[in-house]
Amino acid sequence: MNSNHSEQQLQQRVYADRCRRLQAHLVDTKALLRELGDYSRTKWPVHYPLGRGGRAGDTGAAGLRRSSSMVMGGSAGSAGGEHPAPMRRAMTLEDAQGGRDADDADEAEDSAGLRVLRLDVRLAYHGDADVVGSLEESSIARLFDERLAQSAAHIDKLLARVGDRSSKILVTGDLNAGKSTLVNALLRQDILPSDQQPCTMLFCEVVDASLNAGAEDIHGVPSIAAYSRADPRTFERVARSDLEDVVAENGAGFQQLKIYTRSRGHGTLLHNGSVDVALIDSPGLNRDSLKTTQLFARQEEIDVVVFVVNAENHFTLSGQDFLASAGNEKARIFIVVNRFDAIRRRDRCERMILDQIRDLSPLTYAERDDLVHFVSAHEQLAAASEPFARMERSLRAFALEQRFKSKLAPAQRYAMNVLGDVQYVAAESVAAATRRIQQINAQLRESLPRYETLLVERAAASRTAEAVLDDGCLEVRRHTAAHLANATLHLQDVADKVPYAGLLALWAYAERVLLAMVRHLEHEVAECDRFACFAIQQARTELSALDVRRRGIEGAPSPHDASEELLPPSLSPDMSVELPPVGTVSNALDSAQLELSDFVDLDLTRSWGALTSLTASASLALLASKSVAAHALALLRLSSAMGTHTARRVMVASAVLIGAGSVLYVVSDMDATVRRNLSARLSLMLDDEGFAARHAERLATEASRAVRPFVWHLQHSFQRMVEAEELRRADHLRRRHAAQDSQVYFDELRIKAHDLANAVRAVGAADSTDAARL
Ligand SMILES: Nc1nc2c(ncn2[C@@H]2O[C@H](COP(=O)(O)OP(=O)(O)OP(=O)(O)O)[C@@H](O)[C@H]2O)c(=O)[nH]1
Repeated sequence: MNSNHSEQQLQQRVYADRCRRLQAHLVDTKALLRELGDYSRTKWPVHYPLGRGGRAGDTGAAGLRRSSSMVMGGSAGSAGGEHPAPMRRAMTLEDAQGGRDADDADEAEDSAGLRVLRLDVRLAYHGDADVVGSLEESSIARLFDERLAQSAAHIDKLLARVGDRSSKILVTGDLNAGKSTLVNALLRQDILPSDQQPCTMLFCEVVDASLNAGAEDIHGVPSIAAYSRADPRTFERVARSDLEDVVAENGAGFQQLKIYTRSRGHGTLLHNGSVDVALIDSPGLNRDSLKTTQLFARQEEIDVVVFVVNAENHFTLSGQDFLASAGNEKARIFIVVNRFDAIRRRDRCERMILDQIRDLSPLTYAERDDLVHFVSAHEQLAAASEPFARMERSLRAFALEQRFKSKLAPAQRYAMNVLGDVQYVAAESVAAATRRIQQINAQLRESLPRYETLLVERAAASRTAEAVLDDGCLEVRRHTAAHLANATLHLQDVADKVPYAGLLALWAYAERVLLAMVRHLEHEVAECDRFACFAIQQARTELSALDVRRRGIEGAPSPHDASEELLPPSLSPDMSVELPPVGTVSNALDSAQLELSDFVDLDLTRSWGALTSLTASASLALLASKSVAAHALALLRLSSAMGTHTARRVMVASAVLIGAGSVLYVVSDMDATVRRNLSARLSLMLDDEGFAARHAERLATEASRAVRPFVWHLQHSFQRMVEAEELRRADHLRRRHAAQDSQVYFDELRIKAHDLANAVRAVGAADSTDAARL
């Protein structure tokens, strides 16, 4: 007895230690899922293996088939025992048939598809993997993120369950199988009503009165979720005398009865000294669908299912259904075949029922000596029987000593599954990141020559364009300067072509000469403008050719591309060049007026002045004239040789002759004088005002103004191409950096998940190890 007690204590400590370790690992697993979700959401979307669906060990189509069938058959939360689902059941049966425990099953499933974090993409799935694969990566990442959150929430539930020190035993089975009688027998008291007709209408949870401060009491609970023993508003007290009616009628519509009772006798299941046990009697199956649904809904908080079979009926259809679905959650079911006292051919009955169990719950069948019992609860109430005592011991062992299997294993299995999935998606994400890095490297390598060519082309085109502009402007400047300088120099040629109509029309003649020269200069300026237009046109054509060449460079935006800057109409090379009006060709010409000096030479002017001032003395006038000074001197010398009187007469005659000749000469040469003087004067004026240089400057500036936008456009377009390429390269580099980060992150995550999975697995290690550690 003592050794039994100390062994039980040791097992309790082992169990407590396992609970603690598993709780810590569950917390770590949850943190890992959160971290993965955060990373996937904010940094790099996790790579969900849609294309193949299988684990790393799977190959091609087989992996896809397996994954697809899982996707089609199971719901998102079905794996890992979260909710019952066909796929999960299939796996459980498979595990059981192989006689393996949960850990072995996990090992065997390492090559299967995702188990817990599988996405339900049925809406998008039409039997074609490509359709699934075409789902946007971000949508998948979002779905996956939701799946991670669901999984974390489920871990919270598991944590609560593992941390719950109580053990809940649900007693269920067909109508009238003797469930209530069995619970009474286990409690050693006739507390629950039993009847030949179906009488249990609601769940009756029987717990030790120590959980109600030692007071025996019955609470009718309208809402299980809201129930609190300490809050009278959440329940209705039921008198013991009314219990039978309430259980049979449930007129108040309670969801549950909570029955606090003091144990009668020693060593009852409820009062075992270590764990709080709750025995839950339930309405018989197939009473109505609502009750059945409630039953299923409650499975998650149930640690042990005791299924009561009426030995006279064997398994009914609803019993079979229940067992099949309960097997999803509880791999092993504790089966009590009751009313065995009423059976005549017991061995045959036993064989037939065991055969049914083998098909319905292979794991239970495998441990049938401990899990399947043929008893008579009715007889037990009257007097203790050995089969019942054996059943009770087994149940206690199952509920208390093997709590790991009933309570911790599902949590452990879930954690193993989810960590396996994390390793899988992490490995897939590492592979995807590696592929992405290689892809980006290839893109960078591939685009480098294009980028370098672009830089060279840009520099060359810019140089050429500047040269075209400079050369064009220089040519315009040079041509204009030379052309107008020449025109200025040869103004007299223009004047010479103006017909002379005689002395009487001399003034009008001079006016026409002046006008002709002005018109000529205007014409020459216009000529220079035309040349400038031609030079501009030529430069534009050359620049347009450079732009055409630019568009031909690989990677240049197409003309329809939004990023390609359209050539404004003003920059069309086909547009005729128009320079702004010249305005004033020359200020000097505009203000030019005929002057007296235009009609006479400067030298004659002086003679003419002398002649008019000295009317009495032609010789003096002649003497005063510089041009005839030499003649005057000669005459003086001659006069000294001749007599004074003779000389004076000769001199006067000479003076008259010279004066008359001079006047004649001046008059007859007046048109030439006008042409000469006028052209010379204009030429001088034009030189003074920098006529040629000013127009050369004007036209060079106009040419620059007309051509420069083409150069800018070309340079700007090149710059945009270079910038676009640089942006592409920078983007590649940024994405490569992110991929490298994620490669490292997911690899570390994989290792972390692997280590954690090993630690979770170690929680299920042999008891001897635990015992040695403790
Ligand atoms: N012969 C025999 N009769 C039993 C045994 N156990 C229960 N009964 C009888 O079977 C009838 C039904 O028993 P209950 O305990 O009410 O059965 P139940 O499964 O709780 O019934 P519901 O909750 O109404 O579905 C009662 O008349 C019991 O006396 C048994 O071991 N042998």
